[in-house]
Amino acid sequence: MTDTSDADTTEPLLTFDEVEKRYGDTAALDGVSLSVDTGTVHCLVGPNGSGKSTLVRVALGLTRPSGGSVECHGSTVGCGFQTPTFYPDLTVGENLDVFGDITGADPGPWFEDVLARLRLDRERDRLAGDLSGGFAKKLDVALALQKEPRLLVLDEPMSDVDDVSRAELVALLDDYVTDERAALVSTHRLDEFGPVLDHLTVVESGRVVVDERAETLASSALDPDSLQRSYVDLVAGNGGGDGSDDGSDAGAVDVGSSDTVE
Ligand SMILES: Nc1ncnc2c1ncn2[C@@H]1O[C@H](COP(=O)(O)OP(=O)(O)OP(=O)(O)O)[C@@H](O)[C@H]1O
Repeated sequence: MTDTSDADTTEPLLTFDEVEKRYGDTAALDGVSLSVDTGTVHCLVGPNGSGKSTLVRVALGLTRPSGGSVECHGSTVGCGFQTPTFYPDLTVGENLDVFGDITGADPGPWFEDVLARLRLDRERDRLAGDLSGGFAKKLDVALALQKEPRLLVLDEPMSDVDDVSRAELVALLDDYVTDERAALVSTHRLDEFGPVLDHLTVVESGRVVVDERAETLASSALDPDSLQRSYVDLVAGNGGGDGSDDGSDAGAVDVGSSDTVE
């Protein structure tokens, strides 16, 4: 989490400039501009179908935008999607080894601590396909972290995860994001990210309706002291709704030294 006194030393790791993504008549992204800066936990919220997953996929270069530009500034990127993806017929440990080989990750002792904090250290010999939904999600997060990416992109990391582990995930994220790193996290659980939130983007119908750093949130339509409630009120007032998840794939992606999609 950012020390606000360092706010002027941040640099963007990811920028969207007037990004559009159309599926036929549907504008999944409709002129989205934002910047994910170093040292920030950047939360992305919005009702079902508002474009969060599309934004994440475009950010990772998995979906080509219809217009605008996306730049990933010299960052290694780790990502986790709504539906965890790994090899179900391999154990947790084998998955970590295989993904490590694919991405070239060679994590140090810090990663053992990550596994312990996610309580995955005791699951190493378990078949990944036999994991509960919450542990599957946590394995997905671990795989995203394994290469120690500067930019961590997580799509709904809290779904299926129990209360204790959700709190631990938030704490882990807070510890992981340093002045050199950033996290873009799509979530419906704004209340849980509130304590570590540095930047909030709210999307509705593919458009950005709030894009504020935590310290200037009070000037937006949201109440920083009652984030989830005021977010729901905002969205309900605009005719939207909040809800649960659905999803796609997962894993760790190295976007390389610089990735631009235009
Ligand atoms: N591959 C696709 N083909 C057609 N339409 C799509 C496709 N992917 C997304 N959409 C549409 O784009 C819009 C945004 O979808 P997206 O999945 O990005 O929303 P979301 O905010 O992630 O929703 P949720 O919170 O339910 O996961 C929706 O109207 C969706 O139906």
